[in-house]
Amino acid sequence: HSNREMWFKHFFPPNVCPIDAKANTFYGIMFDAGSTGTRIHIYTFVQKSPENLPELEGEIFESVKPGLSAYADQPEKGAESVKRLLDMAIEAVPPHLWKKTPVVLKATAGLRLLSEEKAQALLLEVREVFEESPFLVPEDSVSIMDGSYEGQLSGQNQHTVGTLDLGGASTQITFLPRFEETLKETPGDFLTSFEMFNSTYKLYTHSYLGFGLKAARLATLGALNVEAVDGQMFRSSCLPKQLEAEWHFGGVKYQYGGNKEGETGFKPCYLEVLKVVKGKLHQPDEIRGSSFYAFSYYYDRAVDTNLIDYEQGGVLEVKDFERKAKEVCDNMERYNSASPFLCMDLTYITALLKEGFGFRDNTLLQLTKKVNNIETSWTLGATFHLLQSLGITH
Ligand SMILES: O=c1ccn([C@@H]2O[C@H](COP(=O)(O)OP(=O)(O)O)[C@@H](O)[C@H]2O)c(=O)[nH]1
Ligand SMILES: [Ca+2]
Repeated sequence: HSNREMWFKHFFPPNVCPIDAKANTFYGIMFDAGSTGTRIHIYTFVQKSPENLPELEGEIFESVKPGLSAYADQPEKGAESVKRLLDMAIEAVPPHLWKKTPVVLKATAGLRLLSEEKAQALLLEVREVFEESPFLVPEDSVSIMDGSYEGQLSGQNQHTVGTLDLGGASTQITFLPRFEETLKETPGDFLTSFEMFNSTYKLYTHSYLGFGLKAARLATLGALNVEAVDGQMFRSSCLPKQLEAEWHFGGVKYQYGGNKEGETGFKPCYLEVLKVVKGKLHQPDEIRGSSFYAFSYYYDRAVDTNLIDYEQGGVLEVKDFERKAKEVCDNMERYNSASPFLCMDLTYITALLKEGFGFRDNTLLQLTKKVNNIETSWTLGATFHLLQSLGITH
């Protein structure tokens, strides 16, 4: 719009301005098909002028459980769960914008753990749901994402340089390196370049498949990538002594239990968990003392153990997770009203932070669910990118 067309803008509040309300509002629908659930993000962007970047105006968010991978043998049922969420977008997006609103689903780690054939069958059914909807279905609208896109960066305060995300099947670390040294000693595929304000930046971002919280449970039990699971009993010192139970993950049934006769508690548990993480992750020196945002299961387990408030989030030190892990693991019988995996989860988080990434005991973690009232997720960056690549925004 030329300035001549826009002169009247100043007489209207932004949400009533006819230009703002129509021509400059865009929607984008992004599905996050994670290993434990499927989520829809319906974003609204407003572009105030062609030379400015579009601004995020709002988000509608909804989620369902379980994730698509639980429908490995019933792909139509999986697609149905997506359709129910997509119906929300039909309500939310004004009909005249349906055709201009792209819908995309990106599956994360959970689907990468299924067989190619089962994963593709699921994606095909979802693609059909999209085709039957009134929305814009770009090429490649349904896919399994390369792990590095799940990284996300936040710059709320100057000393917080990166983010940590702990999913069910995979875990991500992302930060903007400050030292040349870090770039030199980092494997090439951990770095991605991006352009902003005519400069090129290098971002450190990596997704470790198999290091999500639920995959780590299986690894600790010795059940990850084991051929015959049928009838086998997996035991751990991280579980209540008398426990014997079943667990379904990625379409497989596992039997697991506590060390009936042997040891239990934080010490033996930490040694077990250590085998899963020690020496397996790249440890960039410069992050040891930096503070990080931490999302997903870091947040959930901190809430479960009253380390932070569910609504408020909070700031923790790495050693707070360790203290809580000791408290829970050394009093397992007292905590058994919650998940039987609480001790293992907290111990894994502690080991992952200290021995995996190499953080110090006093490294600060900012636990957050929302930044500026928007659910923090890789989906926002991905939607932004999508709208730009389709030429819907400038
Ligand atoms: O929008 C989201 C997406 C994920 N999660 C959390 O992320 C964890 C599960 O990760 P996910 O199912 O995405 O597993 P992945 O596929 O990333 O391994 C759980 O703690 C969820 O509560 C969340 O809080 N909000
Ligand atoms: Ca995730």
